[in-house]
Amino acid sequence: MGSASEFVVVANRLPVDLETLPDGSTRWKRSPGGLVTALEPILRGKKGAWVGWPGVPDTDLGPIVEDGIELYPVRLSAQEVADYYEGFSNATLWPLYHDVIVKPVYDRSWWNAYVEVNRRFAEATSAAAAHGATVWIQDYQLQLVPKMLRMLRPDLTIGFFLHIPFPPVELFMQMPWRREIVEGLLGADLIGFHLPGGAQNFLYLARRLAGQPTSRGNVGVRSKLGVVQVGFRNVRVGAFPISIDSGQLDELSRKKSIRDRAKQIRKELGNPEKVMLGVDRLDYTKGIDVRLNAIRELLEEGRMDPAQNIMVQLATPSRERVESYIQMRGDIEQQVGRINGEFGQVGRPVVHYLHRPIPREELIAFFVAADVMLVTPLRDGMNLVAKEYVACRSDLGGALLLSEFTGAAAELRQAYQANPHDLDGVKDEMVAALTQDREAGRRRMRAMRRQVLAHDVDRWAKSFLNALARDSVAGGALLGDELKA
Ligand SMILES: Nc1ncnc2c1ncn2[C@@H]1O[C@H](COP(=O)(O)OP(=O)(O)O)[C@@H](O)[C@H]1O
Ligand SMILES: O=P(O)(O)OC[C@H]1O[C@H](O[C@H]2O[C@H](CO)[C@@H](O)[C@H](O)[C@H]2O)[C@H](O)[C@@H](O)[C@@H]1O
Repeated sequence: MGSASEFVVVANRLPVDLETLPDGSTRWKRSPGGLVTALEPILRGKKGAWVGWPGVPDTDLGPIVEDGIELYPVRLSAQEVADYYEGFSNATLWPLYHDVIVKPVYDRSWWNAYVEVNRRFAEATSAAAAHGATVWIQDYQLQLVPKMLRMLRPDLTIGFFLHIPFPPVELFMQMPWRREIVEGLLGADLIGFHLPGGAQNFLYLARRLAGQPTSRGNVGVRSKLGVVQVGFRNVRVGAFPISIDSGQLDELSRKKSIRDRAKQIRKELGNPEKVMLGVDRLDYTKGIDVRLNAIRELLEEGRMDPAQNIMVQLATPSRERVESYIQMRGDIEQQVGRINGEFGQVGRPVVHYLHRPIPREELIAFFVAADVMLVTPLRDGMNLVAKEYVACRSDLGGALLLSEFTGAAAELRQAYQANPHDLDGVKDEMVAALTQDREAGRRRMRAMRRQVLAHDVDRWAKSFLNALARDSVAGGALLGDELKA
């Protein structure tokens, strides 16, 4: 293990989760979600350190090296997992930042745990970072860390990136601890969002909240487009749409073994005319119910032939002890059962549903096998699955049905875009994608691939880190630059 690191990523989760096997032994497995998908290749390339939680409570681990990355595990007790992770992060912040699709719960004891755990992350990061190091803090679980870390270590350069949408002021104002969160974020030198809209929402809030007098006196915040002045410091705010390792996926998807597996998958599904695919964490924001409702209504209306149109839903288990997730899982599984009960045949279900993570190469084979990729979130910061599908279609085949309410919709303009709240609209776009003209489909896919292959995760990280390294940026220069490129 080396000494303190020059570059440190801080995220709620480490890129790997510690898994306990039935015989009591343990092993590391890849953590779920797009944050890890995006950041893992960056860290491996930069030989930095990663501070995070190993995914299981009450685990004491010293620093370890895994796959070339130095990992600094942060211990969380079972109570902290319940209050900070399942409670404040995923039953308060997550629904509030995703358009209150379910009602956020505001609970002071959860907030207290959030403050305490953020402090522990700040201390662990302070111990891992070399003098003058660059620290990149990730996501909504750690919004207080920038300010806490700055107080511990004024020598550091601190970046923060939010992977989920930042809500409009009308929603954010519900938060009882709204000022503390805004001030926490303003401890960073650069705050990044996926889209200009999120950056603008934050700038508006910073003006409205952080400039007001606090119990400790006025913090002296002034903001102009793209820059917030906090005392003598400039905090820059910008849009940096995240992406994937497009080149690697493109390459893997061309492998003979994967193309053969894709053909075999279609055969195992009974060689239907069309295969539709959904790939998500099992989360209510992902709109899995929207696509299932659309399919059921199209079947009922006779606009979709159940013998020739098959759907596969691959759903990674997620946040399984949070009430809204438990309820949603029941609803989705009921919907799947209802469609198969009404329209399936023995040995020929219409919807194939797997509730488990799928190995990477198998997932790529599914992308290659699918005629229509169904991405229908009610709200999603980016949605990397949409970009992964495009990166895997070097054959220019396939079609992408994409919710307008994803960050990815700003870049993938040639997808079949739909408003997930307008079920008739979703059904029409689904039919259009299923029946698209081959040449028109290839043109759409070619244009989307140009975007995804040019704007990969490496470019995302470089654009953020280069901006972070720059001393000052003219006001407004960061808002939406990446989207214009
Ligand atoms: N069932 C699954 N098996 C394996 N990987 C999955 C599965 N579902 C989603 N993933 C992966 O998890 C990541 C999800 O990222 P993203 O779409 O941005 O959403 P989120 O981070 O909210 O889960 C992608 O890299 C995707 O390939
Ligand atoms: O750690 P979990 O609670 O299991 O959740 C997994 C991750 O989900 C979220 O991902 C987001 O980041 C993606 C990459 O930027 C983005 O494409 C997607 O729209 C977001 O939902 C969450 O933000 C991460 O912190 C979690 O690790």
